[in-house]
Amino acid sequence: MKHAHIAFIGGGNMATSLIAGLVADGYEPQRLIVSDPVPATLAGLRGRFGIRTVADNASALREADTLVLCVKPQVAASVCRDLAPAISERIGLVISVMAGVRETAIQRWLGAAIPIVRAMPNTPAMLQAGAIGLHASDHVSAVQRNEAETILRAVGMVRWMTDEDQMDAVTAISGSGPAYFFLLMESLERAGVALGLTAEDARLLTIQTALGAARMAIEGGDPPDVLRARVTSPGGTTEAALKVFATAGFGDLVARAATAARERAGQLSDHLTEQS
Ligand SMILES: NC(=O)C1=CN([C@@H]2O[C@H](COP(=O)(O)OP(=O)(O)OC[C@H]3O[C@@H](n4cnc5c(N)ncnc54)[C@H](OP(=O)(O)O)[C@@H]3O)[C@@H](O)[C@H]2O)C=CC1
Ligand SMILES: O=C(O)[C@@H]1CCC=N1
Repeated sequence: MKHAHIAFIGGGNMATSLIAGLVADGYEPQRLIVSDPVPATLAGLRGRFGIRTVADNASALREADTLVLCVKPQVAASVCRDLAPAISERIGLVISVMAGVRETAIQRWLGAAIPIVRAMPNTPAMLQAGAIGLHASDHVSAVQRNEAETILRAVGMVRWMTDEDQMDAVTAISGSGPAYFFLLMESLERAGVALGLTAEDARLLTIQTALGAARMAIEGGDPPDVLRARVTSPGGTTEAALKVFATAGFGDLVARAATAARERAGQLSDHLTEQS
């Protein structure tokens, strides 16, 4: 299949993750173009992936069929409004990875009745191990949904959401989720050092354990609670540790953290919706 010409607006963490995944999946680098105001960012992307780069956003659109918005939500309105005059019929699809920015707001700022798909990937997309939530606005055709899905599938597993509000929950669970697992790794690593391991041993044992646990959960077919029970010998060491987690309200803490992330996505969305 011939790949689309894709223009990325904003060349930061998320654009880099997506580009890394797409290039690893066989996308021709010459079909990918990035615009970003920072010359060093563009030079880094050119050097690493051999893609094309430009300093101004409108120029990135010249040959593109698909536009991927990868800027921070806070600059979404001004970036889209500046892009509006450069939007032509050639652009068949806009994909936005911006947290908490609603499809109606993007439509309004771009000033064009253009099909929009919201995607919420996460940084493991860099290794083609991303988890991605997708939502399509009403006038996105099956062909355009397929196109968005093909691009995002190149960097991970995709799940379609039926309701745009669910994208805030996706953001809270898998968009921000890698940070939660990294936090647990950092804490476990520190605990290992406090218990007498070398820093290197604590880190390697922790990371390999995270990988092994994730692989068991994905490849084994048993749900996490069954896998956890299998590690937990009655009266044993795991049970002693899990009791501490339970007493401290670990489950509630995780639920509160995820709710805070979802509420922040909602706040961003309310705030941005007010910008005409
Ligand atoms: N990081 C993550 O894990 C995830 C992020 N997202 C979403 O992806 C989007 C990007 O996040 P992330 O990549 O982390 O952020 P970054 O800050 O790493 O990337 C944004 C990039 O856009 C550049 N930029 C700023 N202003 C403009 C402009 N006017 N035109 C073009 N480029 C501009 C920034 O430059 P400068 O640094 O100079 O400001 C920066 O290089 C956000 O909306 C976020 O919600 C979604 C899923 C996961
Ligand atoms: O922290 C953020 O706002 C972005 C969205 C999901 C992950 N990073």
